[in-house]
Amino acid sequence: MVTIVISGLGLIGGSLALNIKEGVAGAYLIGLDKNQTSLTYAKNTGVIDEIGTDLATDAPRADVIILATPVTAIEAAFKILAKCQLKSGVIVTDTGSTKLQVIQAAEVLCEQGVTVIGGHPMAGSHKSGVRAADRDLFRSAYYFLVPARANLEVPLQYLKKILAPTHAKFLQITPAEHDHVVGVLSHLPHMLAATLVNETTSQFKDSPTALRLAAGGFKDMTRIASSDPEMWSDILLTNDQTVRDLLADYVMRLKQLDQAIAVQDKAALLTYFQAAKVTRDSITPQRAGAIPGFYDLFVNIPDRAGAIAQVTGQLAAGGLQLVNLQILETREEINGILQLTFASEAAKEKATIILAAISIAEVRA
Ligand SMILES: NC(=O)c1ccc[n+]([C@@H]2O[C@H](COP(=O)([O-])OP(=O)(O)OC[C@H]3O[C@@H](n4cnc5c(N)ncnc54)[C@H](O)[C@@H]3O)[C@@H](O)[C@H]2O)c1
Ligand SMILES: O=C(O)C(=O)C[C@]1(C(=O)O)C=C[C@@H](O)C=C1
Repeated sequence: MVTIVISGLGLIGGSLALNIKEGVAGAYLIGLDKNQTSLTYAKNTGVIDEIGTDLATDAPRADVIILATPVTAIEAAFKILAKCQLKSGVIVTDTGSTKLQVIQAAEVLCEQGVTVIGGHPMAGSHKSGVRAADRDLFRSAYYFLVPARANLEVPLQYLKKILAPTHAKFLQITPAEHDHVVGVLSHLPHMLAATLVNETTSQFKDSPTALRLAAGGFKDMTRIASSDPEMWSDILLTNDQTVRDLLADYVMRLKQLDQAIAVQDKAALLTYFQAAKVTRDSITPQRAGAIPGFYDLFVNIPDRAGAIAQVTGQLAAGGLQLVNLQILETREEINGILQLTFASEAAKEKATIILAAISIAEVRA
């Protein structure tokens, strides 16, 4: 039996628990969370085997400890663990979105000879809590592993075995490299999404319903503004220098854009948008960050009852299986956009033909 304590049974802790429970033989999961309702739900739905008491009480029973709370609580947990009589050979890992400060905070444990391997799955959602947990969340996504000390090859391999049911792709990285990469690819986009939403609130302060007019552009750019405020405050404050540098760089770029518009420099604007298009096109049709190699088909879906059922019914009748289905945009009385994801190019092509036969057309590749 391998006893695993998971502290923080939210989206990430819950999704990890689902994978480990199903995929690791002999895993016994003890769940901890400050939210009692989440714990009860996790126990009742079989996500965990036992509701724990608290970290100080349960950590000494663990072979592996996974800290999946917001970053500040992860740092506080290291202090609690440092006072515990942990099993020899225990592995402590976390899922926090920043790593430099987290690994520094783990020093108190490392000094006692405890094995700490930071972790960060590069997949998630704007949704929070155990009810949003998803066993496929990490499939094919990158999963950063950040050993706090050199020569941790054996525990590293063991941790990968425990996390293997996620089907994530493990990538070892230093804390500094990690915080820079995710600063660019995750933290900056979240700051921009929140700023964009706040800008609209201010622009529309006298006509709040105007926001309803938003189409795909605004919605695509701002989904992540619905993420948990506490989690994101922690992330930015524990990667402060990097995100401030990125913001300064970004402001400089916006000023260049402003200048090109001010002097009616169309050539500069074309170059600007063309450079962005080439780079962005190079990461489609893959779902960025997760499930590379899947094939998306975007179709217009008429605004009438049963239209989506008709699409899925025809695809099933044609022997096609969907990996994912998502409504990207729905507008009253006109077409909406449906994203259909297939596992192969051949399946996508067959679906295009099947749907064309019922007058449902592809809108973008
Ligand atoms: N959401 C994402 O997209 C994502 C992706 C990768 C990593 N992460 C990181 O993983 C961690 C968890 O994120 P999440 O999305 O699962 O958040 P979440 O809000 O869904 O879950 C966090 C859970 O921790 C619990 N919690 C908070 N403080 C606690 C404490 N002191 N003791 C015990 N439980 C406590 C909360 O009640 C909640 O159930 C964060 O550090 C986050 O930065 C998030
Ligand atoms: O897909 C989302 O909603 C996310 O925000 C996931 C996301 C990101 O891509 O920025 C958020 C935080 C993480 O640490 C890793 C992934």
